[in-house]
Amino acid sequence: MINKLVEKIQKTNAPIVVGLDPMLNYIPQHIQDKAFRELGETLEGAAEAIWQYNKGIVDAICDLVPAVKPQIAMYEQFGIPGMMAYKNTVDYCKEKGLVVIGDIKRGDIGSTSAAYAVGHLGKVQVGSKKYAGFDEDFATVNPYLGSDGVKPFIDVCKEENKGIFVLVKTSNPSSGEFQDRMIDGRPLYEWVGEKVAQWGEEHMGDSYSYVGAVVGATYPEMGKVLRKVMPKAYILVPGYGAQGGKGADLVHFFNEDGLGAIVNSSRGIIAAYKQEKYASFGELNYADASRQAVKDMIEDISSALNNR
Ligand SMILES: O=c1ccn([C@@H]2O[C@H](COP(=O)(O)O)[C@@H](O)[C@H]2O)c(=O)[nH]1
Repeated sequence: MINKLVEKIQKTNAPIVVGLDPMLNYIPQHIQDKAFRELGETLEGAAEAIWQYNKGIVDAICDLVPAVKPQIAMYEQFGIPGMMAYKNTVDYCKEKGLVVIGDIKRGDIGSTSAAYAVGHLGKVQVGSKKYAGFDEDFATVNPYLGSDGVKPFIDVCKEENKGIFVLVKTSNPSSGEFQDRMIDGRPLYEWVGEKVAQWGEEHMGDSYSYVGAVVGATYPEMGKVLRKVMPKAYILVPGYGAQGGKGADLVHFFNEDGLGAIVNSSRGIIAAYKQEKYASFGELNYADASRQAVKDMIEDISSALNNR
């Protein structure tokens, strides 16, 4: 799957992933009204609204980008109907040829991680048959329980040709509270990055590993260091747009070959029509606003990379 991701990035010339993080208050009124008319102001109605909203966005951007990253929390808040909307979204994006990164941030003791890995990336044995669960292409993994929490994911990836992005340095303001703590002269995130590089060397695609890393766009200096620590790891970079990251901050997340990083924007794309810059599209044309926001993001990152 890492090979497919790299190929799609090269083909689209867009190291960009659109985050599908729907919140009801981003969803245009006409979509909410229709869903609530059909299913009532219920969890089912809300889930239908987020699914229709996602579909509009995916149709509008699927030829421009290689990948999407649905954030499972946004769906989970609507209970079982929300999880159905998550699964519909994953399947629809795959049908459209997009690589799907499930932002699930799982990681537990080994046996529990194994179940998460099977549920999201693998197949579960039921009697004589095997069934895929959510079946994303990649998942995000929290490594802070240690190797035995990560290894089951790697094993499933190897078997199923999938991949993971391991949280190394997250984009949020308080990520330094623990992740930047110095241990034997080096910050904890560097130790984790080194471990990701080690796991990666043992689990390679053609040019990059299927064990990638998450490093926030909001910490460009750390991104520069971590790029060197993990030369073969693809870096998933959240924090662009709504969290303040800009193209110019991101050049050092990429390798000299122009590859090695994929930048996420969620709210900045899916709720673009709410920004003054794209307001002229109007609520009805929310998906066209998202398409324009993707084009602007591609331009911002390409020009930063061309000028480095
Ligand atoms: O360090 C991290 C890890 C994950 N995320 C996730 O990415 C998106 C960002 O959304 P924006 O609207 O573009 O800010 C969201 O799903 C986060 O959970 C992150 O931001 N930082």
